Amino acid sequence: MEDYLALPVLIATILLYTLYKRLTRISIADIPGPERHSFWTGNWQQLRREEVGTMDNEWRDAFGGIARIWHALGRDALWVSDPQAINYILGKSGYAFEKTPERRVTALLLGDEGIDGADGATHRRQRRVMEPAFSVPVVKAFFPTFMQYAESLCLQWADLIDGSPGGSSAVNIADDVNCAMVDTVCDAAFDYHTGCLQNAHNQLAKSYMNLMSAFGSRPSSARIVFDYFTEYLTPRFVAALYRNLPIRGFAKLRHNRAVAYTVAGELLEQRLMGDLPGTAQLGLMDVFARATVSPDANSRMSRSEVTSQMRIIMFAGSETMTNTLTFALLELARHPEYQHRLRAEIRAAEKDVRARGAEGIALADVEAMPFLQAFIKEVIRFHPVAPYLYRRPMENDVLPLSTPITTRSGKVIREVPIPKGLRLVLSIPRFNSDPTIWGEDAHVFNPERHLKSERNGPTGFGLYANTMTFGAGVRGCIGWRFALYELQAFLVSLVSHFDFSPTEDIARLRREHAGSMVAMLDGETEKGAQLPLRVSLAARD
Ligand code: HEM
Repeated sequence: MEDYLALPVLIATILLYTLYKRLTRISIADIPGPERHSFWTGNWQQLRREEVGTMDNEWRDAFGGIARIWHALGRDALWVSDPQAINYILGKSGYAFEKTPERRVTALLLGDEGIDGADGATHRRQRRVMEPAFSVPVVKAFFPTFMQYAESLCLQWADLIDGSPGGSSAVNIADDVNCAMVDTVCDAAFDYHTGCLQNAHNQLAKSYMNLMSAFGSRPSSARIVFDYFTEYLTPRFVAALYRNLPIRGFAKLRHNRAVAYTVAGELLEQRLMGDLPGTAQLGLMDVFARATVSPDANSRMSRSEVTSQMRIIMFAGSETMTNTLTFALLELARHPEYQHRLRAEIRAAEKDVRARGAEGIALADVEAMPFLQAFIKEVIRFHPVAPYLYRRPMENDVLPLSTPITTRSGKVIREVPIPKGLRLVLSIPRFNSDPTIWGEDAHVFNPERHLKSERNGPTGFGLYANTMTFGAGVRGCIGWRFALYELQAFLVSLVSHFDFSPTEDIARLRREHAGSMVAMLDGETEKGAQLPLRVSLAARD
């Protein structure tokens, strides 16, 4: 071929190939969905700015369990709440659906080489190494530590109340709960004492306070548009760029990264200097230390992988727990009837503990409290603090639906073909309140539903209580049991000591989507998490 023809032929080939891909690409244009809100930010801004659940309810009522929505710059995406479809994506497809590039940026920002951002074989290896440290016996053994920090929080609030008129005090419980959760995860997982509750100004603890609200809340339109290009610029490049931006939220993230790696590195070195134990019931630091020196490539982790895991666990174990416990206390304040019932159950257990001469409430006691268990299940269902999970199929795929939908062209379909790379937004609040699973009162907070023996609909979804709050499948939450035991300990201690009631400000409470779901006050979202409750001493027998 003549040289001068080479360029036009190349361009024509690229154009033809692009046209071919476009024409043969599976289209979701026939799936009903909302109008595009703006060309620049699609429906993304709505989803991020409205209170969690608002758009989900609107779209579910208008379009059913799936809807075609718009990402930035005219790119389409699928919003999914249909139970079978979500179960297929998270629970049944192994690694066939990867995290979206934008979601991977968040994972890199919070944990570099850690498990949250790892994929495929790397994820499988990391998960295999870490899983033994989250097994039932290991996590059960943390219960006394959970109780100890719950009691520290109680002492803190008892001091506050002691000095206040009328025997009660309005407390922004979100801040203190955040401190307690950082303290607890650092001690239980890494034997590291931050002393946050005692106001020790520990740099590590301070760096985790309100971290997600600082950089994940209310992204600007420019950021949503910029996120669009992550796919082309690569998540690593975008994460590095964000990390260095002179913006308050990202500066906090940078500080957190520096402090967390310093502490994690020191803890790992200390652990490596001691004797490494055998294989019986290893704690997380033992597992990590052994992994760095393992001769077997399948069970080895580099030091930077290990310190990344430590950082992501400190984050995941404090951010999600802070928000979940905060919403649990909100529901107790809103429903005095549930609070009294829970306290009555706790008093009965305390009486039993005294009668048998035991030192305090043990795990077996809390496991035998039916209303406590039902209340926790309802909090987990009603307040999924990781409200949206973002995925995309690595190949063309077909989503099964529990409930058929009617397409724009009038066809009734039970399966939705989706193209490789399509962005999927999985709506956990809407999954958790699907009437086909939970009945017509799914939108009401009601722990009683978990005490009934009969079920409204299909069961067996997710890791816990038929919900998707902890995700499912190969990437489901590794810390879900840790979370539940910790919640049990804190709820029992706090409700035993205190009575919670709403303050006037609760009328302004919003469930804000800051990456995780955070309690904030309307008009004061720049202050981060807030839950002002009135706290007084609970009556004793
Ligand atoms: C109520 C509390 C919690 C909730 C609702 C929660 C929720 C979740 C969800 C939904 C995922 C999957 C994210 C995705 O697929 O995109 C996840 C992953 C993870 N969670 Fe949790 N979590 C909680 C507590 C914890 C705790 C206490 C820890 C550790 C101590 C923890 C550590 C992790 C880690 C390391 C991952 C990544 C797992 C992987 O990619 O294989 N979480 N969590």
